[in-house]
Amino acid sequence: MSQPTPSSAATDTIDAPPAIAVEGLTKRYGPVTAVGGLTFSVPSGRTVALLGGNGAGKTTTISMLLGLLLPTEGRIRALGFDMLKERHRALPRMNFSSPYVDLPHRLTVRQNLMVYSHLYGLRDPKGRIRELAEDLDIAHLLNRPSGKLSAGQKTRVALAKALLNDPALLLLDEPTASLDPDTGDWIRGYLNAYQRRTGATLFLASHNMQEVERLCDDVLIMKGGRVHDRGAPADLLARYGRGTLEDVFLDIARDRTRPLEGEGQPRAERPDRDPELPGGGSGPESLSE
Ligand SMILES: Nc1ncnc2c1ncn2[C@@H]1O[C@H](COP(=O)(O)OP(=O)(O)OP(=O)(O)O)[C@@H](O)[C@H]1O
Repeated sequence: MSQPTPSSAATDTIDAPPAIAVEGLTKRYGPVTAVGGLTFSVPSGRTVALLGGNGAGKTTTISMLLGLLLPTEGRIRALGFDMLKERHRALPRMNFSSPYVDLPHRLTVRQNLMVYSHLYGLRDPKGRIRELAEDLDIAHLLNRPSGKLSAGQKTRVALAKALLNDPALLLLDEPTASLDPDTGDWIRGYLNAYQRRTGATLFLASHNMQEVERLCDDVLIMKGGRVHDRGAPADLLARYGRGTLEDVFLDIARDRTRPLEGEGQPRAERPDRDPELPGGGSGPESLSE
């Protein structure tokens, strides 16, 4: 497997609109509020994680960002385009990978990648597939039916599919789920190099805290369908007085209100730190443009 070569050519994102801008995003299923009034933005060229326990609303949020689910309320702009009115302008420059979404089982890996190449209107589908197959070490899988792959192989094929169109905005759901530690580490390196080479924005839902610490500039933590906290990994560690993001995550998941260093007051009791209030979070600037 070969890593993409870093280049500074595509990293000038200063004038670009936010890659994602979400305002009051809500999804209700009858009495269940899966996502309740999310507001955040992700500057272009950043790698941002969406964390949260099971049922926090991550998949629902990503599905709405992709236009697969219609929000009950709220607005989404992706790459500067309104996802309700101008989805067709954003989607060709976006892509998505999830180990939980299967490609059609009977088609071979090559056939599946060809179908997606045509959907994205690639000029040289065979060349692009060859390149990605070599990069992601899936050349030996190209003629196999997609339904007969191991979980780790499916994850690599899904990533190849997600990179076919060189997306400017790549949404990833658990990008290294089911991968052995060596391959998982390699994929993280690959994604990092891809981001630096192309200046793309990566937005990933993950339960792997080490992955998030290694890859992400910013972290958005969801709980109960809302943004509970946000900030750069180092800022979150400092704020919660913890050594790992996993411990921060557990504090939030288990409603532990740790005293802030030198302030002697539990975080949850400090009204000036309420992340739900506009400008009240301790690090929303890091996610806003
Ligand atoms: N189609 C649906 N109908 C009713 N409730 C739903 C539906 N889809 C999701 N939900 C509910 O919305 C909430 C958020 O679900 P979601 O799948 O977005 O969570 P998640 O953060 O991705 O969880 P996980 O980490 O377990 O994948 C959950 O309570 C879930 O049961």
